[in-house]
Amino acid sequence: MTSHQPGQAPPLVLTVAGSDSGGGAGIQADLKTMLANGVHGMSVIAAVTAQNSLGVQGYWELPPEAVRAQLDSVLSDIGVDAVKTGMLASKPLVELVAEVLGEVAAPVVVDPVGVSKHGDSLLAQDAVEAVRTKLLPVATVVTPNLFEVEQLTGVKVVDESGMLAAAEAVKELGPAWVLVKGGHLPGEPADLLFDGTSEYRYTAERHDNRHTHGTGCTLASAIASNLAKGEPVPEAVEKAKRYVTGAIAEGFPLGAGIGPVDHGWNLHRS
Ligand SMILES: Nc1ncnc2c1ncn2[C@@H]1O[C@H](COP(=O)(O)OP(=O)(O)O)[C@@H](O)[C@H]1O
Ligand SMILES: Cc1ncc(COP(=O)(O)OP(=O)(O)O)c(N)n1
Repeated sequence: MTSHQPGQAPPLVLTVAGSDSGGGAGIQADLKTMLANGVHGMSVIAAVTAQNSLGVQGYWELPPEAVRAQLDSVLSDIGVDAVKTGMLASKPLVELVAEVLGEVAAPVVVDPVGVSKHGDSLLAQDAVEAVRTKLLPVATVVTPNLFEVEQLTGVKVVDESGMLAAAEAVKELGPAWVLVKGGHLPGEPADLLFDGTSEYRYTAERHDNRHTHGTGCTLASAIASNLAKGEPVPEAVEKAKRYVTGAIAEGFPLGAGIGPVDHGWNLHRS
């Protein structure tokens, strides 16, 4: 877990995402994941959701100047070793974040958040095109689930055999690597990583735990943390998959609906 010497700064990871008041997804999941993966987490808040285990009751995006100011504060003084993006809510915010990250040398992990587990939209309809044409081209790794693959490319995946065609369609949009997440298919939760040439498949035990709120944010933040430590993309994904699988196994009830994964599961063990 330790990735730095005492008194020295750990690797620096920035999340640009939305706040989840219930603490299971979004910025809160990202920062907990970063702590559990041995990096210093920083946050640029793009939107604030009123959210709990039952769903999203409302959201409010920040003005672009507030998001730009947060980005400038972090980038001009502290710097980043990796960036993760999550809920960006609106077309102006997607365009702004893509423009700024296009100038950043560090790897960028894009979780193209479209809807929450409960089916609540977290991205304006007119922002999807900006994700496709502006944000994906600056991504080192993009991590769509199967609904997001369909939203971005029109490709519908009904079983594992369709995942490569889905990854190829997303790759056409310009990211260096695509990780198609198969967690919503029945059976083993298999994910496919693709860079246009090589394919890597990651499988894990399925945990029939209903407390899976925040899985996508957690996986993407763990990948960003591993990239910040200097791991190559396939190893960064492999370690992140192991981390999210452990977190899902220990997801816990909270409120009356879907509880969060346990971001600190690996810390309780050590
Ligand atoms: N029940 C489960 N047991 C184990 N792993 C899972 C389960 N559900 C999803 N996963 C894995 O969790 C990660 C996040 O995927 P997913 O839940 O599909 O993302 P999202 O939150 O974006 O919908 C993926 O690696 C996926 O394979
Ligand atoms: C503020 C915020 N950001 C992202 C999400 C979606 O996160 P995800 O990890 O895909 O988790 P589920 O919503 O699928 O449980 C969110 N809900 N809120």
